[in-house]
Amino acid sequence: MISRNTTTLLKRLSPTLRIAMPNSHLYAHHGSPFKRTESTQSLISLNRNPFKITVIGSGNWGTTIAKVVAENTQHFPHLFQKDVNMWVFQEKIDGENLTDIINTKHQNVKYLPNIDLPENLIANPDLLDSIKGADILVFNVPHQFLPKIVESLKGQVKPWVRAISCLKGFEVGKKGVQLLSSYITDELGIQCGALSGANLAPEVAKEHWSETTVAYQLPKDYKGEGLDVDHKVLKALFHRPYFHVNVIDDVAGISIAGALKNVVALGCGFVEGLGWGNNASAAIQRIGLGEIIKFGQTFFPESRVQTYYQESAGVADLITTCSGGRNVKVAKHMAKTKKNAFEAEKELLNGQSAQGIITCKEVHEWLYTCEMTDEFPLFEVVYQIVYNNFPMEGLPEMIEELGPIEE
Ligand SMILES: NC(=O)c1ccc[n+]([C@@H]2O[C@H](COP(=O)([O-])OP(=O)(O)OC[C@H]3O[C@@H](n4cnc5c(N)ncnc54)[C@H](O)[C@@H]3O)[C@@H](O)[C@H]2O)c1
Ligand SMILES: O=P(O)(O)OC[C@H](O)CO
Repeated sequence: MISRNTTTLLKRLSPTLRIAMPNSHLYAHHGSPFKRTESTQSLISLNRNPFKITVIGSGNWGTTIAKVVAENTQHFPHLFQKDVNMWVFQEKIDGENLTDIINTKHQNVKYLPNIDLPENLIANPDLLDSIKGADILVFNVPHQFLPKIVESLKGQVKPWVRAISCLKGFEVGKKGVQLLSSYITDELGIQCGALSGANLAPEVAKEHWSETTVAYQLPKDYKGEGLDVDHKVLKALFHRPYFHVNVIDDVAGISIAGALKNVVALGCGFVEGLGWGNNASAAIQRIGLGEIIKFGQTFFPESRVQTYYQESAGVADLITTCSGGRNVKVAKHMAKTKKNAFEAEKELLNGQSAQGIITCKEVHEWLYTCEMTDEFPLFEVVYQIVYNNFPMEGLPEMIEELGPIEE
């Protein structure tokens, strides 16, 4: 039996689906067949000037998210100022500034080639100039570069500015292991949420459907609906017909999942590169998921276990990363060529970053400090392979030896 609602939906969608399904970008702008919830965007009315957005970062994901945001600022002029600044770490491409290429050709030819960017996305090489007047900062750089960026921004950001971190990683330092959103909050004194999900940038950039999770907690100085950033505003900012956003509160859960899946992906790449096949990869993902949840429960008890399986950030991100992400590619290359992680990253990624390489070290250092490396055998063996030439073939024994995950 098909309900009346389903029949109506099928009637409405069938012409679109028949014509457009093989090439999703064709229907992406004509209403979404994948809508989960009613749109709330048009219901929001602001009692203030539209929000001004700056994206800090212009790599593979940085540029993709900037594209998403710039499309939405065009779409919701009552909510957002149309022009979106994107801070670019300047470099020359065949003698020309990357920013000039982006602003004239409207493509990021190095980090997101062959993808047209909206003309209201403005590349800016000057970090402080790029954030002038911004109400919302979207951080999106490989996380090893964040401390320097944050250092340059210190004292330059007004306390009412809000931020979202799209980074996947941790900050390990004097304060122990920190979420990057908390690090941004602590260093800059601004409220910061996170965006994380099963999101391989090249697929999102081509407007192939995917889901993501945004997590944000209202700050103590929240000014109220229509005056400040909240879940509805964030949904309007990031949701696209091809990029479905669910907004929740669990910043820790989505951030932990996003950071640690990169370490698990290296493990998958090793066993795949050794030619061990799908069963071995599935085993790594199973063990990895257990360690991710245990890490969250141990060090960030405020994170919710449900987030890992209910949200795109979690199991779904683990699956997509372990299927086609950069970390898995780098690790496979290491297994096949016997190159080290940094050589493999350089050879394969043309300036992009496989964040698992740094994250596994940070996680090891933290677990070592806590005398808990044995309790996270997969994370530990990945670290030992990357940094101490531990033989990949010994991975199953090492996991076994260090012991099963406690309940
Ligand atoms: N690419 C993806 O598919 C994807 C998807 C989801 C999340 N992420 C996460 O998003 C974050 C950003 O990743 P990305 O893919 O945009 O970056 P990337 O891996 O493409 O890295 C390249 C970027 O790093 C910049 N860079 C190089 N040296 C720098 C320096 N010294 N200082 C500042 N910037 C410098 C380059 O200019 C370029 O913008 C990472 O945490 C990543 O894990 C990536
Ligand atoms: O290509 P990776 O391995 O950095 O993964 C990209 C995204 O995080 C997948 O969601």
